[in-house]
Amino acid sequence: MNNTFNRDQIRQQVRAARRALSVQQQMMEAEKLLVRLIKLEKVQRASSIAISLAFDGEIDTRPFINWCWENNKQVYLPVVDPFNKGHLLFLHYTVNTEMVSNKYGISEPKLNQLQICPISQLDIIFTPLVAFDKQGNRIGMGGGYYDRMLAPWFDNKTGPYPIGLAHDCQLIDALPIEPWDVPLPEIITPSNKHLFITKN
Ligand SMILES: Nc1nc2c(c(=O)[nH]1)N(C=O)[C@@H](CNc1ccc(C(=O)N[C@@H](CCC(=O)O)C(=O)O)cc1)CN2
Ligand SMILES: Nc1ncnc2c1ncn2[C@@H]1O[C@H](COP(=O)(O)OP(=O)(O)OP(=O)(O)O)[C@@H](O)[C@H]1O
Repeated sequence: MNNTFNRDQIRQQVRAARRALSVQQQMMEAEKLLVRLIKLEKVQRASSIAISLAFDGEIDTRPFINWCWENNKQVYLPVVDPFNKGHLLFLHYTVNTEMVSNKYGISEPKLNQLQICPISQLDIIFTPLVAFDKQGNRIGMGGGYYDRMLAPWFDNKTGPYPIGLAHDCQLIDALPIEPWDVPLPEIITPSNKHLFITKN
């Protein structure tokens, strides 16, 4: 795939490719991802980790979430903010968390003020994406949620460290980028750790 495709065409093609992975492939990929993630020094040092639950063929984060729970890491999931359009909240996630389906059909913790974690208190934000390129550029589902949330990190490198998670088939040569896109410093796939020098 090359940059003669526009963003929506790339989204469509990559979403179809990841949805085409078999249940067996998804399970193997998730285990390989787990092995990579638990070796990361940033993960070993982290106490609060934001991550999302897979949907639409995304790589399964469940094995890693279970590892986090077993290793005393606090896990937070994104919740689409009903009061602030285009923004996410991060809510504490445990085995006992009551879950609801959001407007996109993604399972998320039921909104509860007491369970909200300020973004500044997270150590790592594992960032979902639809496609990424060899420069660390990413595009997501089209809501701009992660670009908005990561803008302060891009501007002054404050706040949680973002790490992209993806299947290998989500890597494309070059993405057409927009001014608001936040490139990621690191993206982990089952076969690779991609590191990027972020420029701004
Ligand atoms: N697992 C996971 N959770 C996540 C995200 C994600 O990318 N992955 N998000 C990352 O931002 C947020 C949700 N963003 C989303 C944005 C658009 C669509 C979506 O399906 N859009 C439809 C059309 C719009 C509509 O139905 O209103 C589509 O593209 O087909 C889904 C999620 C928060 N939670
Ligand atoms: N920092 C920002 N401030 C305001 N609007 C933004 C910001 N970032 C993105 N947007 C808006 O969000 C919309 C969607 O952006 P885009 O298509 O790049 O989302 P995406 O990268 O696919 O989604 P996500 O970031 O949730 O994974 C665009 O119209 C864009 O103008």
